[in-house]
Amino acid sequence: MATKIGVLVMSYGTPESLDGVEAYYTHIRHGNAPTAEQLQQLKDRYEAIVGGVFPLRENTDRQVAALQAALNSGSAQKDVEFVCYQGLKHAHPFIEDGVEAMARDGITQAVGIVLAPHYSVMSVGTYIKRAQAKAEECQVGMGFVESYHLHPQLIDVLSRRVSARLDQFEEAGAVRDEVRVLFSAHSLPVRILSMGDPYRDQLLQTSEAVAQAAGVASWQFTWQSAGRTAEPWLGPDVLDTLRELSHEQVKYVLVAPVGFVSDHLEVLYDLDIEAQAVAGELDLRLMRIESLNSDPAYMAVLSDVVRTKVEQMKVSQS
Ligand SMILES: CC1=C(CCC(=O)O)c2cc3nc(cc4[nH]c(cc5[nH]c(cc1n2)c(C)c5CCC(=O)O)c(CCC(=O)O)c4C)C(CCC(=O)O)=C3C
Ligand SMILES: [Fe+2]
Repeated sequence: MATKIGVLVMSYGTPESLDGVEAYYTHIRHGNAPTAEQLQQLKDRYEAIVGGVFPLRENTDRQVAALQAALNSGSAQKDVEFVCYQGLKHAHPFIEDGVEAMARDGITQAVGIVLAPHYSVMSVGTYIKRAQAKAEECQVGMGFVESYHLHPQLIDVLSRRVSARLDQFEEAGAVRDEVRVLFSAHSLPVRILSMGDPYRDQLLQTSEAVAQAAGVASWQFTWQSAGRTAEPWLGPDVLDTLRELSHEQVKYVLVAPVGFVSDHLEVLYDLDIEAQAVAGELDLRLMRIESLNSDPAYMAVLSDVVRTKVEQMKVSQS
Protein backbone atom coordinates (compact mmCIF):
# COMPACT_ATOMS: atom_id res chain seq x y z
CA MET A 1 0.00 0.00 0.00
CA ALA A 2 1.20 3.49 -0.79
CA THR A 3 2.36 5.65 2.11
CA LYS A 4 0.10 8.63 2.60
CA ILE A 5 1.75 12.01 2.85
CA GLY A 6 -0.38 14.93 3.95
CA VAL A 7 -0.03 18.32 2.30
CA LEU A 8 -1.41 21.26 4.27
CA VAL A 9 -2.19 23.90 1.66
CA MET A 10 -2.52 27.22 3.45
CA SER A 11 -4.14 30.39 2.22
CA TYR A 12 -5.49 33.66 3.60
CA GLY A 13 -9.18 32.72 3.54
CA THR A 14 -12.24 34.76 2.69
CA PRO A 15 -15.78 34.92 4.14
CA GLU A 16 -18.44 32.53 2.89
CA SER A 17 -21.08 35.24 2.59
CA LEU A 18 -21.63 38.91 3.39
CA ASP A 19 -22.97 37.84 6.79
CA GLY A 20 -19.62 36.27 7.51
CA VAL A 21 -17.59 39.45 6.86
CA GLU A 22 -17.84 40.70 10.47
CA ALA A 23 -16.46 37.48 12.02
CA TYR A 24 -13.73 37.35 9.35
CA TYR A 25 -12.68 40.97 9.90
CA THR A 26 -12.72 40.45 13.67
CA HIS A 27 -10.41 37.46 13.26
CA ILE A 28 -7.99 39.51 11.11
CA ARG A 29 -8.03 42.16 13.83
CA HIS A 30 -6.96 39.62 16.48
CA GLY A 31 -10.44 39.43 18.05
CA ASN A 32 -11.22 43.17 18.01
CA ALA A 33 -14.50 43.85 16.23
CA PRO A 34 -14.33 46.54 13.52
CA THR A 35 -16.39 49.71 13.85
CA ALA A 36 -19.67 49.82 11.93
CA GLU A 37 -18.02 52.13 9.40
CA GLN A 38 -14.99 49.89 8.86
CA LEU A 39 -17.26 46.88 8.46
CA GLN A 40 -19.45 48.66 5.93
CA GLN A 41 -16.42 49.76 3.91
CA LEU A 42 -15.13 46.20 3.68
CA LYS A 43 -18.58 44.86 2.72
CA ASP A 44 -18.83 47.54 0.04
CA ARG A 45 -15.52 46.43 -1.45
CA TYR A 46 -16.60 42.78 -1.56
CA GLU A 47 -19.90 43.80 -3.16
CA ALA A 48 -18.08 45.80 -5.82
CA ILE A 49 -15.85 43.04 -7.17
CA VAL A 50 -16.77 41.01 -10.21
CA GLY A 51 -16.60 37.29 -10.69
CA GLY A 52 -18.70 36.24 -7.72
CA VAL A 53 -18.80 37.78 -4.29
CA PHE A 54 -15.95 35.75 -2.75
CA PRO A 55 -13.89 34.39 -5.65
CA LEU A 56 -10.94 33.55 -3.41
CA ARG A 57 -12.83 30.63 -1.84
CA GLU A 58 -13.49 28.97 -5.18
CA ASN A 59 -9.97 29.74 -6.40
CA THR A 60 -8.38 28.21 -3.32
CA ASP A 61 -10.63 25.11 -3.58
CA ARG A 62 -9.55 24.67 -7.20
CA GLN A 63 -5.87 25.18 -6.41
CA VAL A 64 -5.96 22.56 -3.65
CA ALA A 65 -7.71 20.01 -5.89
CA ALA A 66 -5.40 20.71 -8.83
CA LEU A 67 -2.29 20.44 -6.63
CA GLN A 68 -3.39 17.05 -5.32
CA ALA A 69 -3.93 15.83 -8.89
CA ALA A 70 -0.53 17.18 -9.99
CA LEU A 71 1.24 15.57 -7.03
CA ASN A 72 -0.26 12.14 -7.74
CA SER A 73 0.20 12.19 -11.50
CA GLY A 74 3.29 10.85 -13.24
CA SER A 75 5.07 7.57 -12.71
CA ALA A 76 7.74 8.69 -10.25
CA GLN A 77 6.08 8.05 -6.94
CA LYS A 78 3.76 5.06 -6.98
CA ASP A 79 4.81 4.22 -3.44
CA VAL A 80 3.41 7.46 -2.03
CA GLU A 81 -0.01 9.03 -2.19
CA PHE A 82 -0.33 12.75 -1.49
CA VAL A 83 -3.48 13.92 0.26
CA CYS A 84 -4.10 17.68 0.32
CA TYR A 85 -5.87 19.48 3.15
CA GLN A 86 -6.86 23.11 3.20
CA GLY A 87 -5.87 25.36 6.10
CA LEU A 88 -6.97 28.99 6.09
CA LYS A 89 -5.55 31.82 8.18
CA HIS A 90 -8.74 33.74 8.87
CA ALA A 91 -11.69 31.54 7.81
CA HIS A 92 -13.01 27.97 7.95
CA PRO A 93 -11.42 25.47 7.59
CA PHE A 94 -8.73 27.08 9.75
CA ILE A 95 -5.08 25.98 9.64
CA GLU A 96 -5.63 24.03 12.87
CA ASP A 97 -8.68 22.28 11.35
CA GLY A 98 -6.57 21.10 8.43
CA VAL A 99 -3.90 19.62 10.71
CA GLU A 100 -6.56 17.95 12.86
CA ALA A 101 -8.18 16.42 9.76
CA MET A 102 -4.83 14.94 8.70
CA ALA A 103 -4.29 13.41 12.14
CA ARG A 104 -7.83 11.99 12.12
CA ASP A 105 -7.08 10.32 8.77
CA GLY A 106 -4.06 8.64 10.30
CA ILE A 107 -1.44 10.78 8.56
CA THR A 108 1.87 11.00 10.42
CA GLN A 109 4.05 12.78 7.81
CA ALA A 110 3.08 16.03 6.16
CA VAL A 111 4.36 19.07 4.32
CA GLY A 112 2.95 22.58 4.71
CA ILE A 113 2.94 25.14 1.92
CA VAL A 114 1.38 28.61 1.60
CA LEU A 115 -0.29 29.91 -1.55
CA ALA A 116 2.03 32.94 -1.51
CA PRO A 117 5.58 32.73 -2.92
CA HIS A 118 7.36 35.20 -0.62
CA TYR A 119 8.28 34.74 3.05
CA SER A 120 7.59 37.29 5.73
CA VAL A 121 7.50 36.58 9.42
CA MET A 122 4.16 38.47 9.41
CA SER A 123 2.61 36.40 6.62
CA VAL A 124 3.98 32.94 5.84
CA GLY A 125 5.79 32.86 9.20
CA THR A 126 2.55 33.05 11.16
CA TYR A 127 0.87 30.38 9.02
CA ILE A 128 3.79 28.03 9.74
CA LYS A 129 3.85 28.81 13.44
CA ARG A 130 0.18 27.94 13.85
CA ALA A 131 0.45 24.76 11.78
CA GLN A 132 3.59 23.66 13.65
CA ALA A 133 1.97 24.14 17.06
CA LYS A 134 -1.08 22.10 16.06
CA ALA A 135 1.04 19.42 14.39
CA GLU A 136 3.04 18.91 17.59
CA GLU A 137 -0.17 18.59 19.58
CA CYS A 138 -1.55 16.06 17.06
CA GLN A 139 1.78 14.24 16.66
CA VAL A 140 2.01 14.81 12.93
CA GLY A 141 5.59 15.24 11.68
CA MET A 142 5.62 18.32 9.49
CA GLY A 143 8.12 20.11 7.26
CA PHE A 144 7.42 23.45 5.61
CA VAL A 145 8.12 25.16 2.32
CA GLU A 146 8.98 28.75 3.30
CA SER A 147 9.20 30.39 -0.12
CA TYR A 148 9.49 29.64 -3.81
CA HIS A 149 9.87 33.15 -5.21
CA LEU A 150 12.67 32.29 -7.67
CA HIS A 151 11.44 28.90 -8.87
CA PRO A 152 12.30 28.80 -12.60
CA GLN A 153 8.79 27.74 -13.61
CA LEU A 154 7.29 30.56 -11.53
CA ILE A 155 9.54 33.12 -13.21
CA ASP A 156 8.70 31.57 -16.57
CA VAL A 157 4.91 31.65 -16.17
CA LEU A 158 4.95 35.20 -14.75
CA SER A 159 7.18 36.46 -17.55
CA ARG A 160 4.83 34.90 -20.11
CA ARG A 161 1.92 36.75 -18.47
CA VAL A 162 3.88 40.01 -18.70
CA SER A 163 4.82 39.42 -22.35
CA ALA A 164 1.24 38.63 -23.31
CA ARG A 165 0.05 41.99 -21.95
CA LEU A 166 2.96 43.85 -23.57
CA ASP A 167 1.82 42.28 -26.87
CA GLN A 168 -1.65 43.68 -26.24
CA PHE A 169 -0.25 47.12 -25.56
CA GLU A 170 1.62 46.94 -28.87
CA GLU A 171 -1.49 45.85 -30.72
CA ALA A 172 -3.23 48.87 -29.21
CA GLY A 173 -0.55 51.13 -30.67
CA ALA A 174 1.86 51.55 -27.77
CA VAL A 175 5.63 51.24 -28.13
CA ARG A 176 6.58 48.14 -26.11
CA ASP A 177 9.56 49.75 -24.40
CA GLU A 178 7.47 52.71 -23.33
CA VAL A 179 5.19 50.59 -21.16
CA ARG A 180 6.17 50.94 -17.50
CA VAL A 181 5.85 47.61 -15.67
CA LEU A 182 4.89 47.93 -12.01
CA PHE A 183 5.55 44.86 -9.90
CA SER A 184 3.46 44.95 -6.74
CA ALA A 185 2.70 43.11 -3.52
CA HIS A 186 0.75 43.54 -0.29
CA SER A 187 2.40 46.16 1.90
CA LEU A 188 3.46 45.32 5.45
CA PRO A 189 4.38 47.55 8.40
CA VAL A 190 7.78 49.25 7.93
CA ARG A 191 9.05 47.62 11.14
CA ILE A 192 9.56 44.28 9.30
CA LEU A 193 12.73 45.79 7.79
CA SER A 194 14.43 46.29 11.14
CA MET A 195 13.49 42.69 11.96
CA GLY A 196 15.68 41.53 9.04
CA ASP A 197 12.65 40.16 7.22
CA PRO A 198 13.37 38.77 3.71
CA TYR A 199 9.96 39.80 2.27
CA ARG A 200 11.04 42.94 0.40
CA ASP A 201 14.26 41.42 -0.96
CA GLN A 202 12.46 38.30 -2.18
CA LEU A 203 9.86 40.44 -3.96
CA LEU A 204 12.58 42.50 -5.63
CA GLN A 205 14.34 39.32 -6.71
CA THR A 206 11.16 37.94 -8.30
CA SER A 207 10.53 41.27 -10.04
CA GLU A 208 14.08 41.50 -11.38
CA ALA A 209 14.04 37.91 -12.66
CA VAL A 210 10.65 38.32 -14.36
CA ALA A 211 11.65 41.65 -15.91
CA GLN A 212 14.79 40.09 -17.31
CA ALA A 213 13.03 36.98 -18.64
CA ALA A 214 10.34 39.08 -20.31
CA GLY A 215 12.83 41.61 -21.68
CA VAL A 216 11.13 44.48 -19.88
CA ALA A 217 12.81 47.80 -20.62
CA SER A 218 11.38 49.86 -17.83
CA TRP A 219 10.06 48.63 -14.49
CA GLN A 220 9.79 49.46 -10.83
CA PHE A 221 8.40 47.94 -7.66
CA THR A 222 5.49 49.41 -5.71
CA TRP A 223 3.36 48.36 -2.73
CA GLN A 224 -0.41 48.07 -2.53
CA SER A 225 -3.28 47.35 -0.14
CA ALA A 226 -1.59 48.78 2.98
CA GLY A 227 -3.52 48.24 6.20
CA ARG A 228 -5.61 50.96 7.71
CA THR A 229 -3.63 51.35 10.93
CA ALA A 230 -1.73 54.19 12.60
CA GLU A 231 1.76 52.73 12.13
CA PRO A 232 3.74 53.36 8.92
CA TRP A 233 3.44 50.80 6.10
CA LEU A 234 5.91 50.15 3.30
CA GLY A 235 5.55 52.51 0.35
CA PRO A 236 5.27 53.93 -2.21
CA ASP A 237 1.67 52.85 -2.62
CA VAL A 238 0.52 51.98 -6.13
CA LEU A 239 -1.89 54.94 -6.26
CA ASP A 240 0.93 57.39 -5.48
CA THR A 241 3.16 55.63 -8.00
CA LEU A 242 0.54 56.15 -10.71
CA ARG A 243 0.44 59.88 -9.91
CA GLU A 244 4.24 59.98 -10.04
CA LEU A 245 4.28 58.23 -13.43
CA SER A 246 1.77 60.68 -14.79
CA HIS A 247 4.19 63.50 -13.86
CA GLU A 248 6.92 61.63 -15.73
CA GLN A 249 4.70 61.63 -18.84
CA VAL A 250 4.37 57.84 -18.80
CA LYS A 251 1.25 56.81 -20.75
CA TYR A 252 1.10 53.03 -20.49
CA VAL A 253 1.31 51.02 -17.27
CA LEU A 254 1.22 47.28 -16.70
CA VAL A 255 0.72 46.08 -13.12
CA ALA A 256 2.13 42.67 -12.25
CA PRO A 257 1.01 41.81 -8.68
CA VAL A 258 3.65 39.11 -8.18
CA GLY A 259 2.97 38.88 -4.44
CA PHE A 260 -0.45 37.33 -5.10
CA VAL A 261 -1.47 34.12 -6.82
CA SER A 262 -5.27 34.38 -6.98
CA ASP A 263 -8.01 36.67 -8.07
CA HIS A 264 -9.28 38.19 -4.81
CA LEU A 265 -10.09 41.51 -3.20
CA GLU A 266 -6.58 43.00 -3.47
CA VAL A 267 -6.46 42.26 -7.19
CA LEU A 268 -10.10 42.64 -8.24
CA TYR A 269 -10.83 45.70 -6.10
CA ASP A 270 -7.57 47.43 -5.13
CA LEU A 271 -6.15 47.14 -8.67
CA ASP A 272 -9.03 46.57 -11.08
CA ILE A 273 -11.38 49.13 -9.53
CA GLU A 274 -9.44 51.54 -7.32
CA ALA A 275 -6.13 51.81 -9.23
CA GLN A 276 -7.96 51.65 -12.55
CA ALA A 277 -10.10 54.65 -11.50
CA VAL A 278 -7.04 56.69 -10.55
CA ALA A 279 -5.35 55.75 -13.85
CA GLY A 280 -8.47 56.94 -15.66
CA GLU A 281 -8.33 60.33 -13.92
CA LEU A 282 -4.66 60.64 -14.87
CA ASP A 283 -5.29 59.58 -18.46
CA LEU A 284 -2.98 56.56 -18.07
CA ARG A 285 -3.72 53.32 -19.88
CA LEU A 286 -3.50 50.62 -17.18
CA MET A 287 -3.58 46.84 -17.57
CA ARG A 288 -2.65 44.05 -15.19
CA ILE A 289 -1.34 40.55 -15.78
CA GLU A 290 -3.71 37.63 -15.33
CA SER A 291 -3.57 35.92 -11.94
CA LEU A 292 -2.06 32.44 -11.75
CA ASN A 293 -5.08 30.82 -10.06
CA SER A 294 -4.91 27.07 -10.89
CA ASP A 295 -2.71 27.41 -14.00
CA PRO A 296 -0.93 24.05 -14.54
CA ALA A 297 2.42 25.87 -14.54
CA TYR A 298 1.75 27.17 -11.01
CA MET A 299 0.61 23.71 -9.91
CA ALA A 300 3.90 22.33 -11.30
CA VAL A 301 5.84 24.84 -9.16
CA LEU A 302 3.94 23.84 -6.03
CA SER A 303 4.22 20.10 -6.63
CA ASP A 304 7.93 20.41 -7.35
CA VAL A 305 8.70 22.25 -4.11
CA VAL A 306 6.47 19.91 -2.08
CA ARG A 307 8.20 16.82 -3.52
CA THR A 308 11.63 18.35 -2.88
CA LYS A 309 10.63 19.02 0.73
CA VAL A 310 9.50 15.39 1.17
CA GLU A 311 12.88 14.20 -0.14
CA GLN A 312 14.71 16.50 2.30
CA MET A 313 12.62 15.20 5.20
CA LYS A 314 13.50 11.58 4.26
CA VAL A 315 17.21 12.42 4.20
CA SER A 316 17.12 14.14 7.56
CA GLN A 317 15.34 11.13 9.08
CA SER A 318 17.71 8.48 7.79
C1 LIG B 1 1.22 39.96 3.45
C2 LIG B 1 -0.26 39.85 3.22
C3 LIG B 1 -0.89 39.14 2.20
C4 LIG B 1 -0.21 38.34 1.08
C5 LIG B 1 0.24 36.99 1.54
C6 LIG B 1 -0.90 36.06 1.90
O1 LIG B 1 -1.74 35.77 1.02
O2 LIG B 1 -0.94 35.61 3.05
C7 LIG B 1 -2.30 39.32 2.37
C8 LIG B 1 -3.28 38.76 1.55
C9 LIG B 1 -4.68 38.93 1.70
N1 LIG B 1 -5.32 39.82 2.53
C10 LIG B 1 -6.70 39.66 2.39
C11 LIG B 1 -7.69 40.39 3.07
C12 LIG B 1 -7.50 41.32 4.10
N2 LIG B 1 -6.29 41.64 4.70
C13 LIG B 1 -6.47 42.59 5.70
C14 LIG B 1 -5.47 43.14 6.52
C15 LIG B 1 -4.10 42.80 6.51
N3 LIG B 1 -3.44 42.05 5.56
C16 LIG B 1 -2.08 41.92 5.91
C17 LIG B 1 -1.08 41.23 5.18
C18 LIG B 1 -1.30 40.44 4.04
N4 LIG B 1 -2.51 40.10 3.49
C19 LIG B 1 -1.91 42.66 7.13
C20 LIG B 1 -0.60 42.76 7.89
C21 LIG B 1 -3.15 43.21 7.49
C22 LIG B 1 -3.46 44.07 8.71
C23 LIG B 1 -4.07 43.25 9.80
C24 LIG B 1 -3.11 42.23 10.39
O3 LIG B 1 -2.19 42.65 11.13
O4 LIG B 1 -3.27 41.03 10.12
C25 LIG B 1 -7.87 42.90 5.73
C26 LIG B 1 -8.51 43.88 6.70
C27 LIG B 1 -8.94 45.13 6.06
C28 LIG B 1 -7.82 45.89 5.36
O5 LIG B 1 -6.84 46.27 6.02
O6 LIG B 1 -7.95 46.05 4.16
C29 LIG B 1 -8.50 42.12 4.74
C30 LIG B 1 -9.96 42.07 4.37
C31 LIG B 1 -6.92 38.61 1.44
C32 LIG B 1 -8.31 38.03 1.07
C33 LIG B 1 -9.01 38.82 0.02
C34 LIG B 1 -10.34 38.24 -0.30
O7 LIG B 1 -11.08 37.85 0.59
O8 LIG B 1 -10.67 38.18 -1.51
C35 LIG B 1 -5.67 38.17 1.01
C36 LIG B 1 -5.36 37.09 0.01
FE1 LIG C 1 -4.39 41.06 3.96
